[in-house]
Amino acid sequence: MSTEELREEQQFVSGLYARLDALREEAESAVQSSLAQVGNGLQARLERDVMVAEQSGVLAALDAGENGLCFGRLEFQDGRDHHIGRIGIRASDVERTPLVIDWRAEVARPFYLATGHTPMGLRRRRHLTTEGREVTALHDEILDLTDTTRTGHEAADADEVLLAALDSARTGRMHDIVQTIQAEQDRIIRAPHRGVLVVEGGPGTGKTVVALHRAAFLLYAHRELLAKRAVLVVGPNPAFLGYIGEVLPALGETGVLLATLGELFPGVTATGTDSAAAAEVKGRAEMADVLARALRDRQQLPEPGAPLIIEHDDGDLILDWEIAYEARAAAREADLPHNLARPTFAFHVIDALTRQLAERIGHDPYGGPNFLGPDDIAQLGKGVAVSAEVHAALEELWPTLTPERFVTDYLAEPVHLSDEDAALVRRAPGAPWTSADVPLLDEAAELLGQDDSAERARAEAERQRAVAYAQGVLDVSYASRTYEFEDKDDEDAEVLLAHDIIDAERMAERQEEADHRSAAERAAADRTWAFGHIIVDEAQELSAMAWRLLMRRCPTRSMTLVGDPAQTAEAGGVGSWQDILGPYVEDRWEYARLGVNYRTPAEIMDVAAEVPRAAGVVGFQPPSSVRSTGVRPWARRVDDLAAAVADAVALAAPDVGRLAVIAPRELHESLAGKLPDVTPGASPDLTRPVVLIDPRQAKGLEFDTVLVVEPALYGTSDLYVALTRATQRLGILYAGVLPPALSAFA
Ligand SMILES: Nc1ncnc2c1ncn2[C@@H]1O[C@H](COP(=O)(O)OP(=O)(O)OP(=O)(O)O)[C@@H](O)[C@H]1O
Repeated sequence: MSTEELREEQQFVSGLYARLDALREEAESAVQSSLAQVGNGLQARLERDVMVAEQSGVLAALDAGENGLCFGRLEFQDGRDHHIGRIGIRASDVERTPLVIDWRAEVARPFYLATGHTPMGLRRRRHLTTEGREVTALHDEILDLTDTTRTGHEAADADEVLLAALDSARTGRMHDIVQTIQAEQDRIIRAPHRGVLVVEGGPGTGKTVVALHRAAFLLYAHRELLAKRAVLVVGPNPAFLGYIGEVLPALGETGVLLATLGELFPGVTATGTDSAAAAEVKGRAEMADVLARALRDRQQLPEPGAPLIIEHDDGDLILDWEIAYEARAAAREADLPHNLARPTFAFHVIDALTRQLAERIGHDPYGGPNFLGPDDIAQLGKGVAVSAEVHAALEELWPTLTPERFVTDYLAEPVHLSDEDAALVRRAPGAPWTSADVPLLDEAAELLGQDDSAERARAEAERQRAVAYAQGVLDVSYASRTYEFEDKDDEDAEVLLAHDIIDAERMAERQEEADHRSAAERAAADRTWAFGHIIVDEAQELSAMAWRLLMRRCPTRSMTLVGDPAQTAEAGGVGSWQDILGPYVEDRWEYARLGVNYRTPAEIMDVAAEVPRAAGVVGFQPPSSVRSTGVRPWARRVDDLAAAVADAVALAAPDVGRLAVIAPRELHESLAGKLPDVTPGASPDLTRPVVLIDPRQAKGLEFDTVLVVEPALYGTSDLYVALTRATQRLGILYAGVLPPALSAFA
């Protein structure tokens, strides 16, 4: 092994870290001095906020570069030589020479794609392994087969770096894979397709991690747009979001909102749970129509012959079926959401009641024309319009509704459903919201509409004011430019003025951004926010109603959907991708498949694959495991389940890494009593050495060792999920029977 090569790389990497430190210091002091700037004027605040926001972003990216700053090197046949890293860094020289290239840059692609067969111009590819700031190993691959020079670091097995990553102990948090992205994954991460991309693959094929890297890539390639519009990542449960939460920050990416479906209606926290059958009914596509019909039911008429009698200072008003019918027809004709159509309804009713009053008061008993002139009638109309009694009547016939109130009322009395379905979803007012309610609330919000015209007018006036001010700032900056620049008369002057690079609108926008929260925070609080890109993990689980919600959040339909139909647990999950996507994008979506399992060793995958196979899951194709450990899974029948689990945990609990006991919820209490330090519940702490979770919570997660308890109590997909969570060892403990698919163990 050539220590000289290692020494040289160490020298280079040390220099790189020195540059990183210097850049960090610069950014930090820029933030500090901007924050320290005083001055209350709008201009001072504007400049300070823009500066702080920019430098804070730079700082976050630089911080993210600390771990594994540089992990690769590409030597091209034409003599080009680039180091590849987590972020791009330039030297401080005048040319600002690139020292290390961001892994997402086009020039870095051969690092992931080149093979001996297609070297993409490469002579040699080097993997640098680092611990902290120290280079500990090099692995070289010679891609130009005619090249006979050797470094002494040529790997006997080119997959050594990958296998080392896969074998490493788990921490309870997902890590990025920039150092070992595989070619099939790279193609998905950088797919040029801007619309809907569906990524399918079995357990452990990297769907989640690839989707997150795609988000990072898109944020890099389309930063202008995406950083402003934010990226939404939807995951199945809070534990999963906690598990993946560090991947994007580790890649220097902010501007991403991680949420479960239950969190996507601002102001509502879904803490309740539905039965599987109730969730299935709530998720059906027909619920959109059912809610629309239920809302029309709320637009009522008095019974014919039984008008509403409204007390009024100038005499009782009679609001009968005809008046209400005409008003309702006019309001419905406007084809506006319910709350926005209400003024039309109110206008027609008030108009009719005013005419009624005028006819009565100004009536000429001798048959002559009405005594009242237009001014008198207008005066009467005003009286009617401000009458609290009239408003109460309008509210009775065409109530102003919030989504919460409408859905609460609906679920208390579910109409337009079969008796059986209605019984499933019926719920007393005041019961907590569930995840399956969130798409109903969103649908209701669409049907109801929100009268935000006053709010919008205010916002527009504010924007105009900010644009005008920003223009003023730019004019001042232009007028005060130094003569030196003017004298130069050099169109390509190196130093640009604010005027050259920013216009007033953009500057005002920036101020708006800096003044308020980050795009992700604003998006989280805004139901009508249009995200720049949406990533959906475990996409196979979402109901038709959930898809309606997500599509509303992404009018551009720029989405990455990852899932595995064989892992579908929810009865409401939609069958085929075409069924899901057809209504929104017809057939304009792309499909990619990942076929290699990077998590589960072959020994475990063989056992797990029997489960969908035995259940006859249509189209089931197990992924092929990239490694085998030689350790066979085991199963044991025991009498005292809790004691046996505790013993097995004590025996298997690793010094490093994580162990999960996956057990049906009803067994948690008895098991937790014997497992010290576990925190079961809705949000288990996955960074503990031992974790107790139920099969649903296990979705998307992984552990070094997994103990599956009482597998006969699981449904097919839950069992398949549970059995495919281990990266090293799998044990099964049961007191009852084994499910038929695992009968080989009996
Ligand atoms: N190229 C890679 N290099 C290193 N590790 C990888 C690579 N690809 C995937 N992995 C690892 O494999 C494991 C499984 O990945 P991931 O969780 O994304 O799979 P998945 O397809 O979403 O699985 P599931 O459907 O079972 O939830 C993770 O630990 C991930 O980091």
